[in-house]
Amino acid sequence: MEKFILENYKIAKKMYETIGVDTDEVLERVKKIPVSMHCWQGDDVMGFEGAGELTGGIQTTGNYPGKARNGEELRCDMEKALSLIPGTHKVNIHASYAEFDGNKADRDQLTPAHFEKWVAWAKKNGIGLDFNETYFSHPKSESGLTLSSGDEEIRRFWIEHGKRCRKIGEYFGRELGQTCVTNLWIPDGYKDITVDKLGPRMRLKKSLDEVFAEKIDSAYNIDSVESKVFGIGSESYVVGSHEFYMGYAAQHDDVMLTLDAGHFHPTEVISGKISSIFTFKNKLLLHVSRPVRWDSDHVVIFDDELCAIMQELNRNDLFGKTYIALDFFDASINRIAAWVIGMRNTIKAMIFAMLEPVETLKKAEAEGDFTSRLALLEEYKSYPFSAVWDYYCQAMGVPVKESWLNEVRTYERDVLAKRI
Ligand SMILES: C[C@H](O)[C@H](O)[C@@H](O)C(=O)CO
Ligand SMILES: [Mn+2]
Repeated sequence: MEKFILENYKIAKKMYETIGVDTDEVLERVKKIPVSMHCWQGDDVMGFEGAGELTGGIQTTGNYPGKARNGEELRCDMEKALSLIPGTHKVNIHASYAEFDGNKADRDQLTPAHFEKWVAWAKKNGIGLDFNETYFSHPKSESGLTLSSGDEEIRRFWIEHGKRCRKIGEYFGRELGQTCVTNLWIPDGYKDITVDKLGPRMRLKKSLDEVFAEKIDSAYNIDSVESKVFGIGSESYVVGSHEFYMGYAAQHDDVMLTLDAGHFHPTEVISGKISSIFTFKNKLLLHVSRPVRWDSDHVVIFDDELCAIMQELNRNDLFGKTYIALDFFDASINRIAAWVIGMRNTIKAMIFAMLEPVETLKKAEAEGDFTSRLALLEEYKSYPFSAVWDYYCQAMGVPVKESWLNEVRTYERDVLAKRI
C-alpha cells in the first residue's frame, strides 16, 4: 500500500502542476492549521458535575456503549482519536468538564485550579486548549433564561460564571503558549409566543458588557459569541439571535462572532455568510457541524457544505483569521470513530479546497467568462485530490484510508467494552 500511495501522489502532484497548484506547498500550509476537537462528543455532553440530564435545548440520541465517565477516560479516548488524525490540533472543553477532586465548586466559583489536569495533559501532548462557558444543565438555567434573566440573582450568577471562564481561558493561553478561544453560547429563549422580546435582549447586552469588561491579552484569550435560531423548548424566541450577536460583535472589535453550521434556517448555509462577516470583522470562529433537518449535531461528513466552507476560507485567504472548531455529538456510534470521521473529513476538505486554482477561477469570473468558471469548477472536482490526502496521512504517520477503523475496533474491545 505504502508504495502505491507514494506513486499516486507523484502522479497527482504532476497533474496539479499543470493547473498551477503546488501540492507540497498545500500540505505545508494544512499542517499549520489546527482544528479544535470538542471533548463533549466523548460523553454525550454530560460533563463531570453529575448533572444527570442534558438541558438547554440540545440533545444527544443513542446509547452506544463505552462512553467516557471521567477526565482520565475522556482524555484517554481523545488521545486515541488524535493518534488517528493527521496534524497537530487543539482540544475544546466546556466549563462543565471541571475536575474537583471531592471539592465541588459551583459554576460561579470556578478557577483555573479546576482545570489543572486538562492543562497538564495538553502540555504532555503538545496541544492547545479552547474553552466554552456552560450555561445549561444546571438548576440556575431551568427557567430558560441565564444572562438575559430578569431575576437579578440568576443573572449575576451567570455573569460571574462568564467572567471566571475568561480567566480560565487566559490561564490556558498563558500556560500552553497558544491563544485560547473562549466561546459564549446561552440557551436563553421561550417555547411559545413571546411578548417582550426586547427586555431579555437589553439585559443580555448589559450582561455581556460586564462579562467582557476586563481586558485580557488577546495573545492568551479571545472571546466569541454564538447565536442560534431555535432550540428544543425555545422554538419561538431565542434571545441570542444572529442579528443580536452581529450587532454586538460589530460594536466590539475584541469580540468575535461564532458561526455554527446548525444554527440557521435549514436552507441557510454558513459558507455563504463568511465573507459578510469578514467585511466588518477580522476574525471568526466556526463551529463545524452537520444539521439534518434541525440542529441535530450529526457527525461532520465530506459534503458540499463542508467543502464550500473550506473553499470560502481558501479563496479569500482567511485560514489565518478563522478558528475552526467541531461541534457535534452522536451517541449512536462509536464515539472515538465519530471524532476521527469528523476531524479527518474537516482536514480532507481543507486540502480539497486548497488544491483549487483560485486565481484561474477568479480571473474567469472577473472577465465575465461564466462558462469557463462553471466548466472549470466542475472539472477541478475530479482531479486526484484523494491521492494528496492519502499521502498526507502517510507522511504524517497516521493510518491511510479506512485502516484507522481497525485501531478503533481494537480500542473498543480492549478499553471501551470494559466500561460497565
Ligand atoms: C455543547 C456546545 O456548547 C453547544 O453545542 C453549542 O456550541 C451549540 O452549538 C448549542 O447548540
Ligand atoms: Mn455550536
